[in-house]
Amino acid sequence: MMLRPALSSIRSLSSCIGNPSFFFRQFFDSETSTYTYLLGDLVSKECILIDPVLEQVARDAQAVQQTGLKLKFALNTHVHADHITGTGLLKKETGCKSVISKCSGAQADLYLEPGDEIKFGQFDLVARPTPGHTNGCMTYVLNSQRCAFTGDALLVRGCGRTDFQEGDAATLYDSVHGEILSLPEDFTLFPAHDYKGWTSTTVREEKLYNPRLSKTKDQFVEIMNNLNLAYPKKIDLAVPANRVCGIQD
Ligand SMILES: N[C@@H](CCC(=O)N[C@@H](CSS)C(=O)NCC(=O)O)C(=O)O
Ligand SMILES: [Fe+2]
Repeated sequence: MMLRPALSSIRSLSSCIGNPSFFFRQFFDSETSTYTYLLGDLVSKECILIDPVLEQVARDAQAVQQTGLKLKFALNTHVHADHITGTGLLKKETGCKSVISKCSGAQADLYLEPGDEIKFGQFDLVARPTPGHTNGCMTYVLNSQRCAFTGDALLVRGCGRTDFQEGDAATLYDSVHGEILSLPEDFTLFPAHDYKGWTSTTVREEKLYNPRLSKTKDQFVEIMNNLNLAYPKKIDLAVPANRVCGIQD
């Protein structure tokens, strides 16, 4: 039987991440197996969303409102191929600003370059470029809470495919080893998707157990070139829409 987190499995790591001012929720969209993350500062009330899904904007906006937070930024880790981002609609509904890497070529209010910081209250995410799944993939590192949001560059016991958009397996291997698995081993890693029931992992676990990335670069390229995955169902709709930050009207 395929294990999937239920829609109701909204996770709070506030207690184990330590700082009582840090608000954290992980949401799951069961149709596309996409994780969206809400991160907030309970003192300043500023919050951000990472990888919102269009069909879940009402859920995300309600969570922001219920917690008394104010949405500052809606970020994407990359131009998604499997779903339309919620950033366009969230901008309209909440007045937040959309954010994506400059290198993605997509439209947004703010463009990130390597090393740029996204601040919400006392917290800041650092953007690390992790191309290979797409050219514009960014991993967002929250050093104070010892965690990172890896988009599709690194999935739990897997990684993003490299057979469309600007995919390149050798580039992805270098990105993940250079920018993610080089983080301290206890860092928690949160992916943009999961298809097997995982919710998060750690640098240490992926170095030990990732069946693709624990191999040599040549072995990794061979594995990635033979995945033979089905094309994402919504790709022809999603990629053009996400290049303009989702739905605008
Ligand atoms: N069946 C889904 C698409 C599944 C898929 O291709 N996922 C991507 C991430 S979304 S771009 C991926 O990289 N998967 C890696 C893997 O090993 O599964 C659909 O039709 O949308
Ligand atoms: Fe993707």
